[in-house]
Amino acid sequence: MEDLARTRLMLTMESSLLAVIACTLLTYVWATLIWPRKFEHMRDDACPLPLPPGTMGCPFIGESLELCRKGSDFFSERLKRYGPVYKTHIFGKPTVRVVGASNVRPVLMGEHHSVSSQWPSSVTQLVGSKALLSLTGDEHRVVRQTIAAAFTPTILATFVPHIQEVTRSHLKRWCEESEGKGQILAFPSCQALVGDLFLKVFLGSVRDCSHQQHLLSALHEVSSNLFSVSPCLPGTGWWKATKAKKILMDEIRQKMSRSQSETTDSYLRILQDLSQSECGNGARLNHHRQVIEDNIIELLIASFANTPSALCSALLATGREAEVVDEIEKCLEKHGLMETSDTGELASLTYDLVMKLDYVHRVVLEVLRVFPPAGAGFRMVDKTLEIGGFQIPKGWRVAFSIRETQQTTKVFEDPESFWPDRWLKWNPEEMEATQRFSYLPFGLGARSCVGKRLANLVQAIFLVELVRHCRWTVLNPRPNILHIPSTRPADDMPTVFKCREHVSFASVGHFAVRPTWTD
Ligand code: HEM
Repeated sequence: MEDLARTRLMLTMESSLLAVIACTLLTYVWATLIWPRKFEHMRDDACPLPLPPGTMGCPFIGESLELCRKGSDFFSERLKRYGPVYKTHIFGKPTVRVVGASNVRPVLMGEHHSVSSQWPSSVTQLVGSKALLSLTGDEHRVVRQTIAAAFTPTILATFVPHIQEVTRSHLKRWCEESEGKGQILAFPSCQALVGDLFLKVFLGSVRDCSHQQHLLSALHEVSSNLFSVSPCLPGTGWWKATKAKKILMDEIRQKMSRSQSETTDSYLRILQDLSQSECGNGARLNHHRQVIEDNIIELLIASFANTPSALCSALLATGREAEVVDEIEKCLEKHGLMETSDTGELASLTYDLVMKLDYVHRVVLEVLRVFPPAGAGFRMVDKTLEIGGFQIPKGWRVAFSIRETQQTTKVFEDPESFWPDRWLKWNPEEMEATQRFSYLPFGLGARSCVGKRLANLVQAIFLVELVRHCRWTVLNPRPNILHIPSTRPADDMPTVFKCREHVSFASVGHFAVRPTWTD
């Protein structure tokens, strides 16, 4: 009896072992032979070109885990190994990454015929189906014209006092907190400044500071969980993001239902007006209300995604380069902007004055060249593309690289140096076609950043107010830089701020909200 039981046990163990070996073998064959070949079969036979070089990783997950582990090194390693056009499999899709002006150009110019915008479903669900990021084709064109009409110089000029006031209030807090704590973390502080500012610019004034703090935390929560995976189970990133979005949406709806006078100084009101008018293409807009709601949420999220990185990089670059700060100061002196009143107050800015500060704009361009906040953009291939001697089949994803394109181009002499005066030679908008695609912090073409002018204005005013009011020391001026989801210092950049002698923040009325997520 005992022998029989032992024999049975041995047989069961043997068959389990065999099953494990068979499974391992099958997985191995699948991963090394069937999975990579599957993509060879996806080639478009009508195109004679081969697929780009590269590896597709493991079945289903592709190379996503390696990307999560290595961050931006994942891309630089592959660029070195395979050249400027290579394939990989990330986030559920075969993807080709292209680097360099001539390879990026057909992707950016292909919108509406060979490629279309492609964002993860978590993003499109959070911004809503009528937001620019979710729309394609004609509907995208019509809504984009309306949104773009809100960023004309005349409209931007009306926001200069708000941008100045909010910026000053945060610089004041940074100086006070540095004195109390010895230092502050610059990156989350830039996030709080940008969130506070854009909440004000897009939604208008808020009834009290604690409510603004509540909205800022909600905006941070949505942005941090933008790429999380549904389903909406309590506690997951997606659940937190949808709850936080509701807080922002309730605020937008309440504001939309209030009287005109309460929201005059906001993009919410401007979009409401434009969506009714001819010049904003209002007559052709369907679902006006939803267009406004979705696009205000989207503008908030898009501005919060990249602008803090641009401000923090400006702090880092100028913190390293004392001569650049001196040059900014000279430029401000030339325009009478360093003069203080008897009480230490500095003059208010106007749009026209800011536009005259050429050196400041060159610093802004150079910050975005050396530290582009967004590393790449993504598109879905609708018609097989031929790029760099390879084919990218219909149905695949194509990622155009911003960071490596800017880093590897031969257009910029001595690319490693932070040298704002290189921009004396060019205005990016007037660069020749072959050079223009070497500099794309805001993308280019039909999908380029619609908030570019506002972002540039905010960056310029930030630099002006920073240099006029503060002295600052970045404690670790060579931090490790992370690039995903946007460029930021790994240590959040501890920095000490001091108010300049004989300068006063006394008239600042706005209360600067804090980055509660660092507490
Ligand atoms: C320095 C700050 C910013 C940078 C570097 C930046 C960069 C970008 C980039 C690279 C794209 C994608 C282009 C593409 O996929 O081809 C984009 C799109 C977009 N950005 Fe920005 N952005 C910034 C600030 C802003 C601000 C302040 C706003 C809002 C006012 C904004 C609103 C948008 C929107 C709505 C889109 C989608 C456009 C479309 O699909 O038609 N961005 N941005």
